[in-house]
Amino acid sequence: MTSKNTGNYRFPEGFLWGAATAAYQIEGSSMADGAGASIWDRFSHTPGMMLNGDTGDVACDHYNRWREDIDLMTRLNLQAYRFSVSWSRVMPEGRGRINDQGLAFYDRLIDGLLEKGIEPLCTLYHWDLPAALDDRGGWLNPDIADWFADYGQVLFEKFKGRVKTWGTINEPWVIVDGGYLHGALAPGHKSAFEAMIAGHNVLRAHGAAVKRFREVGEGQIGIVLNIEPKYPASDKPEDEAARKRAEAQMNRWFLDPLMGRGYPEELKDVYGEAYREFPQEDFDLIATPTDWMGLNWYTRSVPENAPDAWPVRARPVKQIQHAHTETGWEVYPPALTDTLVWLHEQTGGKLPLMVTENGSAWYDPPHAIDGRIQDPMRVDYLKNHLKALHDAIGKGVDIRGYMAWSLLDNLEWSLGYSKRFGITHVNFLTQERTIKDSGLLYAEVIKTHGEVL
Ligand SMILES: CO[C@H](O)c1c[n+]2c([nH]1)[C@H](O)[C@@H](O)[C@H](O)[C@H]2CO
Repeated sequence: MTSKNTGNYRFPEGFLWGAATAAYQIEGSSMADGAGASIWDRFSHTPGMMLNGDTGDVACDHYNRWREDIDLMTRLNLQAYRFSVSWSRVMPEGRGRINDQGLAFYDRLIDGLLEKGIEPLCTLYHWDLPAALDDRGGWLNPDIADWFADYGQVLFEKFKGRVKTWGTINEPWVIVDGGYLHGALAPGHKSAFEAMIAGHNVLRAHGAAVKRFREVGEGQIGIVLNIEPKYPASDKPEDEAARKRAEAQMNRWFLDPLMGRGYPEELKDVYGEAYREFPQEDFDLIATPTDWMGLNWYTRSVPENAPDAWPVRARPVKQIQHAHTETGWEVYPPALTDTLVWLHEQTGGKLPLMVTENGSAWYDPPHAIDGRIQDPMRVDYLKNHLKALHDAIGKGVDIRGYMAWSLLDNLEWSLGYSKRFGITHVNFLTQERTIKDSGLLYAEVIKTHGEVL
């Protein structure tokens, strides 16, 4: 029984409560109705790339079940829904031709959300690059900045007045570190030289889209970054140097240029001969002012010096004193407070922030038992991270909302369906949805503005 506290976790009026997903992880039917292939269609159908050979061909069948899922959102009391658009559903070749049927899916979805009083938060890009653009070099081709701005313009104009809050790119760091440096994610490249170039073009594309939005769009636009705070493993100088390299490579590589500071100095040490300079006009474009910033936050890490750990030469020390999720991430809520305070400082306190993803993967059964999914670990994670978020607000950080990751159990990229992050359970044999105990708690948090915590 959750005792009603003195409301000391009541969130500010107007705080926006929602949940998040991404196109390739939930939609399925990725080639339906004239859609073009994405790099994830290719990657997931490449033998050996996906755990258990899982693909996004069906996923949560959201492409067909979107009405049912909007009803689910209303049962969860959601005020907002963060989703991404599949670029190749809308523009099969990534540029030029528009696929009206693909655009119509998002048109119906957005109208359905608005009819239920749920605010649509639209992410232009959540990792599923059109395969046809990858054939032209993808993020390695500097022309992609214009391709991306042209794609953004299609959505800005189509959904003007209905979508008020836009995200350009979800997590530049994961796109580049996963897709171009280590190769664990699509398109599966492994090159520090490519990583520097791809990272720069991702940032340029963001800037070009923001500029285009200022010309044709309406509302607020920002970018979504993953930040994983790095805590010192010891007071040894070599461990602090490792911590700084890890912080620069994950948390500041993209943040600093967006804030007009250029790349962090430590990147030269991390990438060595692969590091390169770029013209100032690029950095001016990258730092085009935005209206808000999204933070995707899951955990912290405690890196120690590790000369063999290419290219950052740092390795996390497992914090065995705390619980770890199914993805091996330490549960340490105070680090969320620290990150929000740090980000507030790094952005000069001028950019409203939103926690655009936060959640945890735990074992859940493949189907509901007596109509219920009990997920006490996820309930605990949710409660304690919302309290940590509230602590950050109490420290003066301007946080406008929280989007739980995720609305649904879904395709966890190359880990397939093995990791369940949903506050709603999906039986992938029947597509039956069951709101988990964590979802029931979240609905109550929203209803009580946090006082139930
Ligand atoms: C490395 O953690 C990142 O912040 C991160 C975690 N996650 C993400 N980014 C992605 O935005 C989602 O698509 C993932 O499903 C989700 C769960 O893994």
